[in-house]
Amino acid sequence: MHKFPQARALARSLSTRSRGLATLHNAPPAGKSPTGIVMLNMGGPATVPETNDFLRNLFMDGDLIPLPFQSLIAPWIARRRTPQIEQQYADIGGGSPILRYTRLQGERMAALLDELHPATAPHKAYIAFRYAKPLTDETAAEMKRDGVKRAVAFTQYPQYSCSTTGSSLNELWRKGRSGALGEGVEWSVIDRWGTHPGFVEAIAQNIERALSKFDEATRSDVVLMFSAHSLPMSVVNRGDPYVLEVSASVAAVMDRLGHSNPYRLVWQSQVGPSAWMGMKTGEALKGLARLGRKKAILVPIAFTSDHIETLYELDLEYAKEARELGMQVERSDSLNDSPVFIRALADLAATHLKEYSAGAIGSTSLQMGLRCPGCTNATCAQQKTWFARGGR
Ligand SMILES: C=CC1=C(C)c2cc3[nH]c(cc4nc(cc5[nH]c(cc1n2)c(C)c5CCC(=O)O)C(CCC(=O)O)=C4C)c(C)c3C=C
Ligand code: FES
Ligand SMILES: [Fe+2]
Repeated sequence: MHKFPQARALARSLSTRSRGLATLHNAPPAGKSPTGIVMLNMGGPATVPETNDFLRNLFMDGDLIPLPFQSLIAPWIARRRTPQIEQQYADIGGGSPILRYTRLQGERMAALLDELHPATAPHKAYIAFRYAKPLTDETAAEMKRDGVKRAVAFTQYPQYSCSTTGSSLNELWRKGRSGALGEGVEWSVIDRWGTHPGFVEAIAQNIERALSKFDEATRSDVVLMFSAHSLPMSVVNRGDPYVLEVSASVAAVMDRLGHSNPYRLVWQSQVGPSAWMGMKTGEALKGLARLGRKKAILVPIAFTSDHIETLYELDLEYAKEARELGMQVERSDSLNDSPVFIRALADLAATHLKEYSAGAIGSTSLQMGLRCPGCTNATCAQQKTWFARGGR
């Protein structure tokens, strides 16, 4: 069993140093309102009948899919797509597990955080999904009721894309500036963490578990196929950082594994007729079979819990097709309830809170301050300015 000593050491030093900080920075009194750790993600339909609402919210999001006459066209596209996607959710057990896993991750992270960084305790995890319940409005009302005055927007996408984390931050900015989140809340942002040692360790351990299913004599021939949700080339070509950041995650995981196997990064879930980032995961598997490379592991690298892309696309479609081609294909587990991963979330939040309290970092990262060179979306500019001022 591998540990991630760097993160451990950091966490230990945080818990001791933060006690010092608490005295320096006025430890807040008992009974105070919680520090809100707001977990941002897209969400998914928890039950099959919620699929249409989820798709309508998704196609209504101009930061993800800009459409002419969006409010008219989006419900129509969503309705047309609903039966097929409903069937996929039915096939994976009747809904998306993302809410269940995010709740579990959030609760365990908040408990660890109380130990790692008592100066900002108590911590409470809130969930703000972009396209499914709990939506940002509901979360905002809950935070207001709890009297939250200090909040961290913590993206649950490891790698930054303006179509994912950017869209969630734009939504949070709209609610924040309208006062829906309460007055005088001090905000900061954890915007990306795709090379955090704990995240890398959790992915590496899951790969090692999948590798152990292969015959030991030929194990080093198994091809690791890292698979991430693709992006339209229009998004890549305006300078979106996602492709670079997913690549950095893959490089970090391969370093941690000591380059024990050959690997590729491939892209899945392309939708519609426009050009998307490739090579496509399904085609890559067929290509491996053609080249006589018959053993592979599919590794989800850009999402932290199971969803239709792992449970349906990877497990039911691609892995099945590959087996028909005579391949042995396994999938490494999603992070889901991995304790190593949950500790990494707590470490990320503790480090952020500590460095922010000490004035060592601002409310957003330097990287978040830079808009895509091709960005023409005015909301991105306003959102970045608002968060850079701590949500004021
Ligand atoms: C990091 C992950 C994701 C990126 C980047 C991303 C970009 C992106 N997606 C679409 C269009 C759709 N995505 C859909 C579903 C979906 N997307 C992600 C993740 C990322 N998307 C997930 C995890 C899911 C599925 C949720 C689940 O529970 O499984 C859909 C809906 C499904 C469908 O109709 O096929 C669409 C549409 C675009 C256009 C885009 C970048 C601009
Ligand atoms: S699209 Fe990337 S900053 Fe606006
Ligand atoms: Fe998507």
